[in-house]
Amino acid sequence: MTTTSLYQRLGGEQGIALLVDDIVEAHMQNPTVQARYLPALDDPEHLEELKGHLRDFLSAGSGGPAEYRGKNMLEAHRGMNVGEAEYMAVMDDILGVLDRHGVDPQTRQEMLGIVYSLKEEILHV
Ligand code: HEM
Repeated sequence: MTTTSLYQRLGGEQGIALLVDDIVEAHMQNPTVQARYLPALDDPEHLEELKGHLRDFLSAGSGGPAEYRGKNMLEAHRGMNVGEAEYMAVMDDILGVLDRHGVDPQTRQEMLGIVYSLKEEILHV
């Protein structure tokens, strides 16, 4: 059992910023979900805001100092009718990026648990 916070193990604000850049990039490249994210490329300000929300969500949710000011998960995904395959694809992207960044297996498991726990608020809403 480790005693460092999840936030610290993700590399703090700097580590999280690098993770978010690569997770968004992975979604843009992933044929299963890219259509959801590619429109954000046409609006750089919106893309930056989205990344900022993702950084703050990760920081706040892992024990870091950020305050998340975006929509809650239900509101953010309402009306998208996200399917199982898309949910799996997003989880795979996140875990793949954590792996590539050298995040240890226990920490990846912890992230998997958190991401999976949000399913009810995101899937088919
Ligand atoms: C797996 C866990 C997920 C988490 C933690 C998550 C988290 C978030 C967060 C924090 C936002 C920003 C909300 C805001 O700006 O107010 C967001 C927006 C969004 N999410 Fe998710 N999400 C997840 C899964 C998914 C899935 C499976 C899809 C569909 C493939 C998806 C598609 C989107 C889209 C399209 C947006 C809006 C993007 C934009 O503003 O351009 N998300 N999500």
